[in-house]
Amino acid sequence: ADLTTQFLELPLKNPLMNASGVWCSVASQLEALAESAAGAMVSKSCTLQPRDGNPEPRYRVINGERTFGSINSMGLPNEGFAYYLRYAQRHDYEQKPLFMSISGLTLDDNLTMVDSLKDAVIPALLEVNLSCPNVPGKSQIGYDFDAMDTLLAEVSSGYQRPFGVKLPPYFDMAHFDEAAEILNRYPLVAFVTCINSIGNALVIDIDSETTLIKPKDGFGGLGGDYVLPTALANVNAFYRRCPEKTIIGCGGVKSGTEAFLHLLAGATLVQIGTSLYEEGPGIFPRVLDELAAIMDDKGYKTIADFRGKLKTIA
Ligand SMILES: C=Cc1c(C(=O)O)[nH]c(=O)[nH]c1=O
Repeated sequence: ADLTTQFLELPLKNPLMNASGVWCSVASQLEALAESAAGAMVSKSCTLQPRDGNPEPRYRVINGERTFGSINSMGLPNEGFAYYLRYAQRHDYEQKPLFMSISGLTLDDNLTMVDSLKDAVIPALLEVNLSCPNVPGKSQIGYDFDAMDTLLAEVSSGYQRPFGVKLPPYFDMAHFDEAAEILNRYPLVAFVTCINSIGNALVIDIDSETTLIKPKDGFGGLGGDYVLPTALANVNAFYRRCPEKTIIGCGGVKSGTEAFLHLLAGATLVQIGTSLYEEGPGIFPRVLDELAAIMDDKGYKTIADFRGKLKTIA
């Protein structure tokens, strides 16, 4: 099977990449992703100034007879915008595309980072995170449609180049419609990444009768197996509603099977979060081999043969 693909006319060796926030917070991790088999990579969502984030424990896997997923309330720890811009200026773009994720605490901070990235004139692709669920006291932009509209208008007029957004999961058809209506009014929004973690879940340990993580009384973003059907729904909902835009799928990918399903649902690229956190960059060749085997079994020679071709029941 041929796993090559394109993203906004850029040729990629394959459709896999990390999810922002996983294995991408410091230079050594970014360099490991650059060296890995991933077709692309994204840096940790950054704020203008460095942040320590929330107290630990703030990330835990949820295990039964196997790992079912993860819960996190990192609280947006990051080295600050200038650090990731410095990495982006030395990244080898011939090796693979680099996405840079920003998640400013204010509209002004987002616009300051956007201006600096524009002035840097580098091929990094901007992913504006509208969906961080873990900054205490900050509700996420993705669930405030007026704030989302304002932010997209300001970033479009400031950046004046194609960019993308990282969306939270939506759970209501009217919300898919409303979010897509806004996105479709901004032609510079070239891609949409669905989904971020399912916000404010609560995982409890029965033996200690205690929450698994410390921040926010144990409420945190859910990832892993638990979120796959919601991730596929969001990928397909925006794939149907935003025909001019490219969809990046994220959520519940741990093998070639889930990567195939995201592509079938309409994703062009597929991000891996929880499973990458647990397995490390060695997951990329494994998932690629599994995806190629599924394509061979089904007789698909290229990703274009099945991408977006999800069938419904007549
Ligand atoms: C950027 C902050 C995020 C975080 C975090 O840093 O807590 N966790 C997530 O699951 N998604 C985010 O978007």
